[in-house]
Amino acid sequence: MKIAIIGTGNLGLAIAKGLITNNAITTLYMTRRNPATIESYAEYKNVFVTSDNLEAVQKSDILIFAVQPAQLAKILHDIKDELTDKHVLISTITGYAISQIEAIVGTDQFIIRAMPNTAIAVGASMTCLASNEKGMKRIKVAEAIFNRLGNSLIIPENQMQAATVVCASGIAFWMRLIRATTQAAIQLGFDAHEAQELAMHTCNGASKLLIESGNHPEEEIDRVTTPKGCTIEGLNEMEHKGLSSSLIQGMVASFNKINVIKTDQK
Ligand SMILES: NC(=O)C1=CN([C@@H]2O[C@H](COP(=O)(O)OP(=O)(O)OC[C@H]3O[C@@H](n4cnc5c(N)ncnc54)[C@H](O)[C@@H]3O)[C@@H](O)[C@H]2O)C=CC1
Ligand SMILES: O=C(O)[C@@H]1CCC=N1
Repeated sequence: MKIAIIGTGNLGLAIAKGLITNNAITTLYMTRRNPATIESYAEYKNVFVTSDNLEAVQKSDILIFAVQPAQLAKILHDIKDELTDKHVLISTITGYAISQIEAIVGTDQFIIRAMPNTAIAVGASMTCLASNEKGMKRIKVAEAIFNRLGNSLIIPENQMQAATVVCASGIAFWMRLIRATTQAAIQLGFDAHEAQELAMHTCNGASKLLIESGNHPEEEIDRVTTPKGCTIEGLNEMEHKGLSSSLIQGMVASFNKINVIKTDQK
């Protein structure tokens, strides 16, 4: 596949790493305003680093846009005359509706919104996908790319805002939980390195248990909470201090912030 990443910042670079390490490209164009910082990627075979979005569009079929929301409109205006029927436009931009993209490039384009997360760098992104009517004909192509780099789910576009919080921001939320459990492990006597190993692999195990069993988390919790034991003591104390409630409220705050981001684009 001939892929271009338009805007290779934090997310774009994570996507590039995933594509390169999984041999998922025929050619890969990585664009950025100041490409010097990602110049080293040009050493990979068939990878090209440039600030020239037009060249990247002309030489590629799949265009993955990963610029900040306020930067997308100008880029779409700049490249729209280069778009042909070979192009599939994949936007990862938060809060940027398909209708806004269509308003610039027209409805007669394959347009897909994708919401991956930075775990795409290690082939473990949970990516949600939605498309315009024409884009339905190419959604399998997007699915194939993102399934190679983790898991994907096709959703209606009106769930994209929620998917952004749960999956994309979700990486940061889980990182903070891992950091907090690491800090607790240090306080309980492990050195920092060991503490993080214990926290990361326990988190990995919890997630793997659910993925492989299909069980509800409470079912697995019931297996750990020995009556009158230490686990239920700790869990109840966490809930008294608002663990679930603060997570839910934080995620709702993230969701609401996207409405502000959308307003800023108008
Ligand atoms: N960072 C994340 O984990 C996720 C980000 N997103 C979305 O992805 C987009 C990018 O986010 P980040 O990577 O965090 O931002 P970022 O600021 O790290 O990356 C944006 C990149 O675009 C480049 N850029 C700006 N104007 C350009 C132009 N005219 N031509 C080429 N490149 C240009 C910048 O140089 C920068 O490297 C945002 O819309 C965000 O909502 C979506 C899911 C996850
Ligand atoms: O924080 C943000 O706005 C972007 C979208 C999801 C992850 N990063």
